[in-house]
Amino acid sequence: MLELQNIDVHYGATQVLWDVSITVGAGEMVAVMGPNGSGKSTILKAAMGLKKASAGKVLLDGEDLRGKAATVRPHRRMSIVLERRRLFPRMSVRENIMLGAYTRTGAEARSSFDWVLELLPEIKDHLNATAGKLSGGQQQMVAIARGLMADPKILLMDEPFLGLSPAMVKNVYAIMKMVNERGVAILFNEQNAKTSFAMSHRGYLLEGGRVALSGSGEQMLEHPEVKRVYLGLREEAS
Ligand SMILES: Nc1ncnc2c1ncn2[C@@H]1O[C@H](COP(=O)(O)OP(=O)(O)OP(=O)(O)O)[C@@H](O)[C@H]1O
Repeated sequence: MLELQNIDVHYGATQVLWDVSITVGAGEMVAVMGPNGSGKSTILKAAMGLKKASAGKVLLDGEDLRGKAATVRPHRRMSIVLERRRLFPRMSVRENIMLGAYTRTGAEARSSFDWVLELLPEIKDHLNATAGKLSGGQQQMVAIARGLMADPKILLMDEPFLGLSPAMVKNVYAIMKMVNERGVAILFNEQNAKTSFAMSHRGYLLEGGRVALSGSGEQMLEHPEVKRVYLGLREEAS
């Protein structure tokens, strides 16, 4: 469904991604894991059109969106939950959520809103609250709700666990799983190898702007390099 093919990305004269290829199939949960500054967020930005790739293709169901504006994506049922939530803090929770529905007609938006509240019933109690007053975890839920209003078939999530308490990480993890089980593909990035790969169908390890490894979530967790460098485990002496 989503295929990044051999993309390069530059910020000014500085290249930060080299020949990156990433695939997300329909209904898949896919993780991009890597250390600080390895280019994880840039991959999601290039997929969403928030940063234009300087080479390669960004294919969504075969259509190359590389040169197209980010605002086109929600019309193709792709949306993004940005890093650090990026809510409008002075607007209400309801208003923030409805911003995600700009591609939909009134009736479609109402039906998405009902769906979102069914998936995330905790939000119901806070609809009229000012978004900036919510906890980090609650804000993440609102940001996910906003992303779901486009009725996406693929949801991109930039560091969904950043800055959350362990209890909220569990909660957001459960929400991602539930959304994915409803048929929405998810591409997310995360620095923790265990969290990333344990919850994903497939994963990619990014190092220095290049894909260093890829495989099923299980294969990634079992890979000696991932174990040694990212999980701090030593191979058993034989
Ligand atoms: N707007 C920008 N202008 C210039 N360089 C940038 C910009 N955004 C990111 N970079 C650089 O691009 C590289 C990749 O950054 P990116 O944010 O994609 O990495 P990341 O793996 O998501 O890191 P983190 O986990 O710290 O968010 C880094 O060297 C970063 O300094």
